[in-house]
Amino acid sequence: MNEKGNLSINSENFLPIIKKWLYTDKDIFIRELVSNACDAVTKLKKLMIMGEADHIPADESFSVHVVLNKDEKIMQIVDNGIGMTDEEIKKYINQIAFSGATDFLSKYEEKADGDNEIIGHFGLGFYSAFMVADKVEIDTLSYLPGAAAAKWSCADGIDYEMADGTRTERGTTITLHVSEDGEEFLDESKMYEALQKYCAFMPVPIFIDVITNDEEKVEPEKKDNTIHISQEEAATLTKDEILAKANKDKAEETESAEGSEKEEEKEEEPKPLNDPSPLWLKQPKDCTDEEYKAFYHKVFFDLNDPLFWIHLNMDYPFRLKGILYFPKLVEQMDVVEGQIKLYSNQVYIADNIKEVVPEFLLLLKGVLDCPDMPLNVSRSALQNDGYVEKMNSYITKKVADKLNQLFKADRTAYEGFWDDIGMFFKYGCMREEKLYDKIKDALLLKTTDGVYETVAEYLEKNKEKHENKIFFVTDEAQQAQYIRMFKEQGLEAAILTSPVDKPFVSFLEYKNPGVKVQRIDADITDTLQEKTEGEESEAKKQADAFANTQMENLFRGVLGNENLKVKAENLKAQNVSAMILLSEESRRMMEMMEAYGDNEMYKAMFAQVKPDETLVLNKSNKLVQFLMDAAGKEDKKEDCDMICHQVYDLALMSHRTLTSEEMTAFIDRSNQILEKLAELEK
Ligand SMILES: Nc1ncnc2c1ncn2[C@@H]1O[C@H](COP(=O)(O)OP(=O)(O)OP(=O)(O)O)[C@@H](O)[C@H]1O
Repeated sequence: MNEKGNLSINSENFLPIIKKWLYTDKDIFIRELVSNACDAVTKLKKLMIMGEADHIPADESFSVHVVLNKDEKIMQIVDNGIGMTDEEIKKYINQIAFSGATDFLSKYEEKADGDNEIIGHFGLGFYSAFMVADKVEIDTLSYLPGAAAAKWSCADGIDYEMADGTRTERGTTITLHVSEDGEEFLDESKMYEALQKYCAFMPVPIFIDVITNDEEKVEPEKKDNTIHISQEEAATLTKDEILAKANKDKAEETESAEGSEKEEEKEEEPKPLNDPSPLWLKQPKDCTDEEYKAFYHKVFFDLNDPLFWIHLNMDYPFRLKGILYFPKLVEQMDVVEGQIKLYSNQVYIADNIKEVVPEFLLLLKGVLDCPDMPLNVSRSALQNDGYVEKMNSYITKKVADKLNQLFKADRTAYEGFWDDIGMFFKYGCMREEKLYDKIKDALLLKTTDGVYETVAEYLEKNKEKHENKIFFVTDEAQQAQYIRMFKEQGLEAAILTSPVDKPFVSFLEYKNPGVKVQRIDADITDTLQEKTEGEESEAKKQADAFANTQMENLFRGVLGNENLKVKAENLKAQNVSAMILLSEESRRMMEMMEAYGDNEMYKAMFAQVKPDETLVLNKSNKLVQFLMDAAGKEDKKEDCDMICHQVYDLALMSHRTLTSEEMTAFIDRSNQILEKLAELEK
């Protein structure tokens, strides 16, 4: 047979366009050609099962070899799968594969102005070989009894030639005469890397064969699963013979290296570089924790164990298999580093498609195998895709189920990883109220007592002291004084310090009507105040009112702030001189102002808003008692002024960070006070 033809492609620029367009993802040709080879094996196995290839022995071993010959600049992808007849080449390569390429071209023309997203995800199939080769040949022998080997070659992606083939074994050899663009892939390491990226879980054992006659050229870091053979052997031996020889070589190597090793170790076979039966394909009940962890370490190069994992295994109404891992967060920065590897029938597709998992789960690491997912589409189309939406809600449901199950089964372990996952679930609940409904009973608050409680538990525990109120802290160091006062009186506050917690506070209120959630310095609870027994006398009330006015005038005058609100109270904690309270509403308003501070419209809107702050002075404290006594006395004025400033700054420090001017004044004043003290000691 000898035939020439023209692929009647409607653009003369076919090759330049393919090369240019796919430039960033050049290594994708490996995925295409190796997955074609694996498909060829899978198809043949199916025929064997169906009894349509009975002449093939049931124990036949199948493999795919990627052969690298740097000297000759040749790369081959060799399989012992179904093969093709010359008619099939005409149909699948000259027509169908070609129409895929034509399709690609028309899409390219439509999208020429920019959507780069589809570059890597458009299955260009067989023709992607031309990204790295000037000339491509197919030498193939169909599995059909009596079939004749057929050969196809094409030097420019447009004109092809067909002739009788030379293959004597069933299967297909794709030979690439590698162009300058593809030379890097003749390197064993580079090829290994590309195969690990795209083919690590393809369903047929994959090997790299490196052909060289020059021993010195063998790369020093040769991989365990690479087979090294000579030009001569490559020309004369079949793939099975090459594998058998590799087995023998390996056995001899082991023997000479380790002396009298056990018999079975001598028979160790070269391992394929891929894992043809990845863990996610097994039934969850058949997988051990060790296997899950080992898989995680291997695939995500993370030395830490994952916190927990979810094995997805769904066949209906859509097919989705995979394992999602919750990693341990070493740094808060890790937050953005989730990684979901997407596969379609074990063929790697991408690992950066954020649309496939719900947004709040982007911290996850995992593998998803979704054979039904439309991958040859742009990302924007993916966002509106019904399948992706279904997948998202399925994953959300599974994650919620797992969370509830862990919460119920082992509360201590669950609390142990709440710090790592809490933030994401809070965020998730705010994004998707359906998720909140599912997991609300498993959401925890970590409190200043170092315990973890659900909202219901917190409210129940504290209902005697402050009914329907949740107190929280946003900065444990800054609010340490309030926390200490709380603790001394047996009160606890939730620790809500992450950025997600700001909106979460309002969300909690919205979801728990009747419950007030307020920062620890928003109000003084009754528990913190010294109560007077029985009815207060009129005289006491008047004395209190006088003390209040007296202190307010004093502080307003000294601090030069006519609007300052001052209140004198009897707090149980005697060592606290003063504190600043900012009502919860006012604080939230201030936060909003801060967040929108750059927006001119908001700036104008908030211009008149002043924080509703109150300086609470503690009448049980000695300094405050001194001030009450000394106020208005001329000879005490200097000391009074200094103490007022200092007391105010101390209260301010527990409330917010001092500005640089405030801090400088505070330090100067502190030094003056110490100097005064030193004077007294003289
Ligand atoms: N190694 C092979 N053995 C047998 N048939 C093959 C081989 N490689 C390619 N083919 C045939 O050529 C066809 C076209 O291959 P091509 O890679 O272009 O498209 P595809 O694999 O069908 O789809 P995709 O565009 O997703 O890759 C295949 O469907 C298959 O029938």
